Amino acid sequence: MSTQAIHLLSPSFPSSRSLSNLPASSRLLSINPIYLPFTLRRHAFPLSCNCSSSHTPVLSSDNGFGSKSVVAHATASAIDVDAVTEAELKENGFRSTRRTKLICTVGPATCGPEQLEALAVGGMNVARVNMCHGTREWHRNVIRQVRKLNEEKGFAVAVMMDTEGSEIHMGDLGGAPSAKAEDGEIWTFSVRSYSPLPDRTANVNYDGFTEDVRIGDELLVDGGMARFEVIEKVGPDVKCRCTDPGLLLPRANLTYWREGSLVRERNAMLPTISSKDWLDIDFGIAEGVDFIAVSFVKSAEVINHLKSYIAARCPGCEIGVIAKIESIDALKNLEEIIRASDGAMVARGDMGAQIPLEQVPACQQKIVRLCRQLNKPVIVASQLLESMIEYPTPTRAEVADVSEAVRQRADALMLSGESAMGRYPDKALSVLRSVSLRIERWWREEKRREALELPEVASSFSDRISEEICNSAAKIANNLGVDAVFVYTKSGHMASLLSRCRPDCPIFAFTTSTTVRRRLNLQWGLIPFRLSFSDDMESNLNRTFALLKARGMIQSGDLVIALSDMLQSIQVMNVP
Ligand SMILES: Nc1ncnc2c1ncn2[C@@H]1O[C@H](COP(=O)(O)OP(=O)(O)OP(=O)(O)O)[C@@H](O)[C@H]1O
Ligand SMILES: CC(=O)C(=O)O
Repeated sequence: MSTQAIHLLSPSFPSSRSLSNLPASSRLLSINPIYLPFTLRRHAFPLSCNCSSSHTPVLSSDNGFGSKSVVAHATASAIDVDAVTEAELKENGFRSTRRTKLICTVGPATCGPEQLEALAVGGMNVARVNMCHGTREWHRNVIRQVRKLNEEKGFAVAVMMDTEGSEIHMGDLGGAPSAKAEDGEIWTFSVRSYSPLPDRTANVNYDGFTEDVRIGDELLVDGGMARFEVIEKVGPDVKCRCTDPGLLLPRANLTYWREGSLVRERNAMLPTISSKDWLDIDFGIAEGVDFIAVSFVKSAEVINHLKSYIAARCPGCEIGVIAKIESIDALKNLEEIIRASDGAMVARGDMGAQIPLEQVPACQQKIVRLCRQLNKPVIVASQLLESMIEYPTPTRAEVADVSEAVRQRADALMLSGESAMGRYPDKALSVLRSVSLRIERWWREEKRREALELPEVASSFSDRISEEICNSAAKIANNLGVDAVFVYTKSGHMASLLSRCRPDCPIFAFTTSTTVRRRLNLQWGLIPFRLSFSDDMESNLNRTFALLKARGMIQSGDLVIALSDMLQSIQVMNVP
């Protein structure tokens, strides 16, 4: 194996040297990276092999390494594929080098084993279950099926449980999948829980609804998918005239506006996490979900509270807490909320019911940028391909919206109704996949890199070293046009720091933990694998090379960078 350059930083370095020297060494690497083998320090990866002679870096193809056009120079001895066991190959199954991650909400259209497998094969990185809908038993079944798929087929699909939150919503529509409200029709919204439901009637889950609303208020269903004007209150019933026709879905949320402003008093009074949510959270912890997404977060306090609760309830559990940004309060306290969370979701559905629609795109951009700066994964959600609930092809505007989220370099895109109850869940996922790949490739071909300042996020000196290593590695990777970065990380932190830099090449992240592997699967550009590390780094490198070669994801002659958070090291080399 050829060691072209090694650059090592470790906490044992004198502090004045280690960080100040890093940029200089990086420059040295890029002066003559190929023909200037040198070693700054050599105990990180004690390797010795012949240099392969040359390398022609090119950009990866859109569907990853399978068809990449790197000129390979397979002169060194072949790697022993037997070094990777069958079990490891199986455990680390299907991969794609798509950088943007995809989340599918699982619902009646996708809850069966074949349908879930089709989504996993189609590129689902995270399965979302929404506790607004269905029973815990139903969700348990879905979560266990996803786990089974991971175990049996080698996927690393993470599970995200979304809490219902204290929102006002309609009840089920008496078993009907949807109902159409037409212009001028009179509908009854009632707290009486009618069963069976009379025609043009919807139950409302909040007892104070009839007292709260006033005649003349505007009632928005699902953030404005249909609008009504309140015309009369009769006991538990509120009579409304439809002013904007639309489709009503079971348990759609309700907001009411008075004189052009959202009526928010009720939201301010209620706890973000309701008593039902706490029971759902206990359920999620017991089922070992990877993420809990908290609806209607108003401040960092609730996130900190939930994190302490999880830590007390399940010491050592690694459940990421995702803040859903969908209210005016969340937008006001954005930075403190994101800092406290393990990630954020731009929940455009409810956000669009709380602020004027034309402000949603600017909020999205702001949240995506801030999350990246603070090194928190960010999800763009809702109505990405809404028309595909009913039709097999998206609108041009939807494709443009997806493209924009990919161009903003959000970590993940989320399907809601498209995958939960739409007629074309697989097609919708395939549109997300192909649009993401196309825009990512275009971005690389154009060598576009946004000038986004990445502030220091480290909380200790050791973390700062990791951060500097990752920043430098991404820069070296782009400057040299390397084919991949390999990162060996126990906690996943270094992989995540590298993902924040959004380098051009794929990042293969190796971790010892299946939980960390699934969590990394939410983050931009990371292709996570589980591997039992040995102390012998050369053997780790060889095994990972073999693993990826056997899957056609790298080949001899590829120029790669390897990072390790155990040794805080960085190395540039050719794959033998
Ligand atoms: N587990 C489920 N069981 C039945 N229907 C579901 C389920 N999950 C989702 N759906 C259907 O898919 C639609 C879209 O799903 P989604 O998760 O976006 O719900 P939502 O009601 O809009 O809530 P949120 O505001 O939290 O996104 C829902 O309105 C519902 O009709
Ligand atoms: C996903 C979600 O909850 C929203 O967009 O409102």
